[in-house]
Amino acid sequence: MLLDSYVFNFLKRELEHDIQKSLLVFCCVLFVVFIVQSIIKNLIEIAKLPPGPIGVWPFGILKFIGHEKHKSLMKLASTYGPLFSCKLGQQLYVVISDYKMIREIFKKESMTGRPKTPLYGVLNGAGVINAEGALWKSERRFLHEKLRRFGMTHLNSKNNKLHDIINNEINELLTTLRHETKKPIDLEPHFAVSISNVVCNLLMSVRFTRNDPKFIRFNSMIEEGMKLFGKITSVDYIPITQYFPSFQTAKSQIASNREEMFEFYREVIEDHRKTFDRNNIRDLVDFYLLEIELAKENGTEHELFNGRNHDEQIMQVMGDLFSAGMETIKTTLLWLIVFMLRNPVAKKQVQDELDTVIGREKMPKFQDLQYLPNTESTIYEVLRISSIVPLATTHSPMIDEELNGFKIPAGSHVVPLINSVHMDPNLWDSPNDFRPSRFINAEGKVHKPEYFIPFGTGRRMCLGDVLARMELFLFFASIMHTFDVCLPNGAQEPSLNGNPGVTIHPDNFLVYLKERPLDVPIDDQTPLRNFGSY
Ligand code: HEM
Repeated sequence: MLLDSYVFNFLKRELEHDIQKSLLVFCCVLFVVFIVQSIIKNLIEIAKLPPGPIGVWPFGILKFIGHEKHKSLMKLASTYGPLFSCKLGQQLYVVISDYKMIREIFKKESMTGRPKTPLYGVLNGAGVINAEGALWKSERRFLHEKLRRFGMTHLNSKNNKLHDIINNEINELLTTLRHETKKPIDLEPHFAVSISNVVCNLLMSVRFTRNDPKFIRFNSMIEEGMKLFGKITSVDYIPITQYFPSFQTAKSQIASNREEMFEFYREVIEDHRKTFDRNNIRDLVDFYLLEIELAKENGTEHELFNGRNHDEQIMQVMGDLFSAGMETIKTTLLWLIVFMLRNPVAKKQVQDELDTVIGREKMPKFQDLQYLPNTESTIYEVLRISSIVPLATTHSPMIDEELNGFKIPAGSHVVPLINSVHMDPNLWDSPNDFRPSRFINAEGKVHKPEYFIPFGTGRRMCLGDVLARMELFLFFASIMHTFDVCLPNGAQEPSLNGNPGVTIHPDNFLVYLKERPLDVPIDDQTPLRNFGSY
């Protein structure tokens, strides 16, 4: 009996042990099958992607990218070709440096999506730069149409508001600079206030003086904001960093700066409401207020801006246009000066052309541009060689896309590598040489090849390209016509090093301005409304 129960227990234990063992083996096999299956699935998915460097999990190729992302991606393009993919941390990037492929993919509706980055989270898809879908479409159409009404058009416009705004700011700038000819100066703060005033006037009919504390605070917040956005980008690469205290601090700093800027915009919108007259539209804010009134009258108020809070949307658009329209123009003007200092022959060609075509008794007007191929081509050559926005804005396909037989998965980050297109020796003869004449054809006319894409291409290309062309021409030509911009005695040529930030910015440098005697009275200025003078 005792033996029986011993044998029984022994067999039972053995059986249980066997079952446990088999269960364990079964689980292990299941686990291995699952792993193998997902590896195969991943390999199949990876095989569909454009080729590219492998990287090390979880950092991908982050270590290789470093500070100058545009240059590192260009190096990779020379190894992996004009369409490659790579992982920056956990995020899949698809990088395109062939202009035909860039044009092909960016004309697709599905490519108008924005990556769901931390920045996207903070801005909540409002405004225009970060908006998508129906909101983006209606805002882009609205802004295009309204800016054209102010004269932002290639053609001669009946409305000269934009020209007047730019010319007034140029007059102010030249007047200030005429008092700065005794010693070397830094042009950057002068350009910053003039360019900011163009955008601020267009948006909200206000302008700042250079020492206005509001302007100084405004600029420092934008500068700080750009640095903070840079910091929180790491979350996009390595999601776990979102739980790090430094991320939380940066995020709350962005939110509080944004709130402070919105406070300023709110004040402006309220002032506009008090003085609004639909028969006298002064600026973009007025156009928005009219849009809201019309929607109220039509009973479509709740549909406006895709149901978003009206003031929040207007404020974000103001922030978008200010940040997109100020830094880009200021930086390009600085590069133009750098290249003029380094290329006295090109500078003389521009000045001689201005003297011959415009004459010493007049200042350049936008209508003169068509007769100034040297000046125009110099601006294009600087836009090409300095590619100040080398990675454009990142796009993200809303559905899986295909390019050249490769898969571009929904949600991936797609980057058009503008600097690579602009420095491609197969497209440009000696691309490292500064040579404005490459934009002038045999008939002596300016010709822009289709692979010249400083403003991007496709559905989301720059919204302010016409404004940029006007501002760059008028500011550059007026400065060249009024001053000889020289290197201070004993100073070295400014460096061609570009510092990556929102744009590729030149190193700081000083210039010495020699007045070129002009027989021009400073134009009578239309009254300018400084901030706070409502
Ligand atoms: C030298 C001057 C400028 C350059 C080189 C430049 C370049 C660019 C580039 C490369 C893009 C991205 C295009 C893409 O991702 O496909 C862009 C977008 C944009 N730019 Fe500019 N830009 C300049 C001036 C301006 C100005 C003056 C404004 C307006 C005030 C402006 C407003 C915008 C806006 C709103 C977008 C986003 C468009 C969208 O998301 O649909 N830009 N710009």
